Amino acid sequence: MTATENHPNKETVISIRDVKKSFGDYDVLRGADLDLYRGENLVVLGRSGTGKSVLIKIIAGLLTQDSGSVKVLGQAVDEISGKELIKLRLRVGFSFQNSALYDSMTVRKNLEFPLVRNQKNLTKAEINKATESVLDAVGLLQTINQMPSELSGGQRKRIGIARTLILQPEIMLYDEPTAGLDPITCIEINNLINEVKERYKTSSIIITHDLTCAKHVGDRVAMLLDGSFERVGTFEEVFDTDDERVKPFYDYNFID
Ligand SMILES: Nc1ncnc2c1ncn2[C@@H]1O[C@H](COP(=O)(O)OP(=O)(O)OP(=O)(O)O)[C@@H](O)[C@H]1O
Repeated sequence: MTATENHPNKETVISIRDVKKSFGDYDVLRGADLDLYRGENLVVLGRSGTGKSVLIKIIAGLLTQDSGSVKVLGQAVDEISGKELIKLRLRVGFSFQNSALYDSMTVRKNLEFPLVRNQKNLTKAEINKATESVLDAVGLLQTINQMPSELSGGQRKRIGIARTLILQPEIMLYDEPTAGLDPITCIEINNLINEVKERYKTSSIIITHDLTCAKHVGDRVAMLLDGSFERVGTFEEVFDTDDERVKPFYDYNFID
């Protein structure tokens, strides 16, 4: 059960090798290795402050590692810049924890915004079609003319995911998609993450503390422990251990 086992039939879309990242004296990532395969949902677990967000920011090119390599869709993220990095970022959708919607814009305008900014030659009809299609995919077509303040937390999450999907990314990075939601809304978001994978054929990394989410959406689970991915495999494989750094996660979520 390693982070980078060879799977001859699987295409690697993100490859992380021996990545190190420190802030001052704090060594956050200490030689992290991980692969994301095409078409899979990979859940990343780990205690608060272990570097999960740092890792996805490095993948998205928002932070740079101190050493090691990060390849996304075959490109070394820290070796490209300018237009190439912008192009690559369009192929990687980043669904932020707080949904990051523009409060002064309707749902329609929120969705149109990334599309119009990144694809200059679209007609009004094409923009409308893309907006309506992605809203339909997240089950919220009826909210198209509403303001974000009129939506529930779960609906805002869905719109945030729709806004990321509208650019049709090949890879989705979800940062704590179910944080702060009630259990039933969590289940709906988990179902949506699985539906997105089927409908848009995305490959995804999902950062979460929610083990029900991990179990429901994760084809594989990777646990970040002391700066590296020591446990990677199916949900059952990862938690089949007496490791005291791992067991409490499971016990807290499933045993009262
Ligand atoms: N830009 C930065 N400058 C300095 N320190 C940072 C920076 N970004 C992250 N850190 C530190 O790196 C560590 C890892 O942070 P990170 O946000 O990746 O944790 P996390 O695993 O995502 O935690 P959580 O589950 O609570 O979201 C933390 O100690 C944080 O303070």
